[in-house]
Parts: sequence; structure tokens; C-alpha cells
Amino acid sequence: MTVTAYTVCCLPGDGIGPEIMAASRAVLDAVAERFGFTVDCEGHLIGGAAIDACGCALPDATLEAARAADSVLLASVGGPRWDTTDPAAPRPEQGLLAIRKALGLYCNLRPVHVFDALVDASSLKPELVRGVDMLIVRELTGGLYFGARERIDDAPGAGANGEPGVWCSDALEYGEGEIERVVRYAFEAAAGRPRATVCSVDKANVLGTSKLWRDVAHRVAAEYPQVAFSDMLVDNCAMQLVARPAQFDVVVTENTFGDILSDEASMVAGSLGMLASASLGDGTPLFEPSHGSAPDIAGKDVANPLAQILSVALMLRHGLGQPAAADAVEAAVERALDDGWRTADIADDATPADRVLGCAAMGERVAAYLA
Ligand SMILES: NC(=O)C1=CN([C@@H]2O[C@H](COP(=O)(O)OP(=O)(O)OC[C@H]3O[C@@H](n4cnc5c(N)ncnc54)[C@H](O)[C@@H]3O)[C@@H](O)[C@H]2O)C=CC1
Ligand SMILES: CC(C)CC(=O)C(=O)O
Ligand SMILES: [Mg+2]
Repeated sequence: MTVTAYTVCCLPGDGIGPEIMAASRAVLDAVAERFGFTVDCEGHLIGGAAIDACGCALPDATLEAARAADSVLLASVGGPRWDTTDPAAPRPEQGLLAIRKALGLYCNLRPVHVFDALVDASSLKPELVRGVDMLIVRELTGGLYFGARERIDDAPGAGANGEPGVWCSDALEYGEGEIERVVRYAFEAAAGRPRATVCSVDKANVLGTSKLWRDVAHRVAAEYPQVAFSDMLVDNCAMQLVARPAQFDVVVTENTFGDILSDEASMVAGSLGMLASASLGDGTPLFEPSHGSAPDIAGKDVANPLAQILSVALMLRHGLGQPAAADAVEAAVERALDDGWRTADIADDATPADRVLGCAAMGERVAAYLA
């Protein structure tokens, strides 16, 4: 019998990254054993760890390994050790942006699923969050994070009193093709969902790029008459997400808006530590939690690994072609939560102390449900 063998390029990165990566590896090993395939996880450097080792946030060896792998599993990058406002200094986040760009990963899926057991963990009222099942589709390789940057240190009139001073600019740029491909992905995703609804979020009352975004979204929408479609301005969306989150099915938006709105939406699901993501496009797909390296809790074994574990589920479904294994991981997470197991971020006063697990123990607990 031939055993299917996959290669996954693992990038633990910084802060809580190595802890949540280890927890998710336990789950990946367990699910691979149960479903009869093997996964060769190759560890590589990215972010601050890579800056320390070789002076740049995305070494060539990492990118080559990512290109050669079946999927990339990334944890998180960044931390105070590398925080600097010196525009010439390397930053860990450059590694993340560079790998997304180099692999052509223009479409970032961020599912916001409220597990029944976590309805009370949300900062919103239970009746508002129960049953929320939203998919945020974020454009990932364009817009403000990739536009031209400029800095002039003695620009005329830029000082507080009209004297020369420092002036900076970050360009927000989009071509219609960049918009169309991600909006199309959102419509394809919506067409396969029960509510078949897309909300396109922009700032078309002000920004030129958003006016283009809206035109393109309407053009694509016309090709999908079976999908209900609406537009929403981003400031209103930020409010609606906490007022009536259940109204949303698929939300599609540009890079910066999606970054911010998805962190906000994570609290509907109980914690930033619950939000997984899949970055898809032209090259090797990449899977990572939506959160950062959480320096405030790094090294304490208290981080929630479920966003990373749910990213493994997305990898099994969208990267490795193992949908049954993906379902099994999600079911194992659900069982762990239903049985009352919590990490500190999703525990409350009613959680018995012996049900609050550390990061590694939560990984082992989910893995045990897969045995
Ligand atoms: N994809 C990535 O690697 C990202 C990296 N960053 C970087 O991470 C560093 C820290 O950024 P922050 O703004 O603090 O954002 P963050 O997402 O790391 O943390 C925000 C808050 O959420 C908590 N949190 C995050 N993940 C958690 C988890 N799994 N379990 C429990 N609590 C969790 C943190 O403890 C913190 O209080 C910065 O250097 C930033 O640039 C930020 C966002 C994404
Ligand atoms: C470097 C940032 C753009 C990372 C981030 O906040 C994200 O992708 O959510
Ligand atoms: Mg973010």
C-alpha cells in the first residue's frame, strides 16, 4: 500500500510562535496517524528569529523551502526586541509580507466561527454571537502594506510651525485585476455556503481605490445572481460587527480593512486566539493564525493554540487535500471545548481551575480526541 507523504514548511517565528507551533504539531501528528498519511515538517526561520540568525526577516533558504513544500504552516512574527521606527532597520513583519507576496497569496480567508461552548466567552451578549459563522476574505498582497513609501527628512513646511520637517507617505494602490481575483474568490466561496451572501466593504465615499473596488465588486456580483450582494462602508462595518454580527456571511475587503476588521471580529468568537487563517493564491498555500506573537504572554505556556490548530485544519482542507482529516481536527477542537477545556483567554469565573490548560496541554488534549 502506498502511503501519501506531504512536506510542510513550518515557520514558528517569534514570541508565542514556537509554543503554538509545537501544540499544533501534536495535533497534526495525531490526525496524520489516524488518517494514514505522513507529514514531514521542515522547520525554517522567519521574522525576528531570522533577523537574529542571518540579518534578514525572510532568508532565501526559507523561501526556497516554502516553494518546494506542499503547504506552509506559519505561527507568528515580531516582538519588542525588534521594534524600531528606524525605516532602514529590518523588521520581522517584513518577512511575513515578503513571503505572502513572493508566493502570490492574494486571498486570505479568516473564518469567524462561534463554537456553542464559547458563546459566553465573547465580550458581546450571548444572544448576539450565538450561531455566528462568517468568512472574512481579505485581499493580502496589495493596498497600503505594499504601496510605495516615501520619507523626506527636511520637507518644506512639514514642521509643526511651518518650518522644514519630516514628511512621510504610504501609497494605497490597487489595480482592477488585483481586486477582481479576490472578490471572485469571495463569490465562489459564498455560492457554496447556505446563506450565499457577500458583503463588500470599502470606503467608496472617499477613496479612489474604494470606488474602483466597488465598481469591480458590482461587476463580479452580476455574474453571480444566486449570491445576495451588498456594499457597506468600512466605518459602518466596524460598528455592525459588534452590533449585529450574525447578519454577515462572506465579507470581502481590502488588505488593511480586513486586517483590522478581522481582529475586531475575533472577539465575537471569544478571543483572538480562536481565529485561524488560510492564505491562498498562485503559489504554495500558507496557513497561520490571525493573531501576532503576543509578546505579553510569550514563554509562559498560557497562549491559546486553537487558532494555530484550526489553521492546521484549514491546511488539511485547502493545502493537502485531506478534507475528512480537516473535519476531524475541527470536531476534536469542538469536543475539547464542549467538555469544558479552556485556555486562560477563553476561561471565565465559572471555569473550574482544573479545566484551564496551558498551551501544550491544550494541544495534547485536542490530539487525544483524535486518537
Ligand atoms: N501574523 C503575525 O505574525 C502578526 C504579527 N504581529 C506582531 O506581533 C507583535 C505583537 O503585536 P500585538 O499588537 O500585541 O498583537 P497580538 O495579536 O500579538 O496580541 C494582541 C493581544 O491578543 C493576545 N493574544 C494574541 N494571540 C493570542 C493567543 N493565541 N492566545 C491568547 N492571547 C493571545 C495577546 O496576548 C495580546 O494581549 C508585534 O510585533 C506585531 O507586529 C501582529 C499581528 C500579526
Ligand atoms: C504584518 C501585519 C500585516 C500582520 C497582520 O497583522 C496580519 O496579517 O493580520
Ligand atoms: Mg493583523
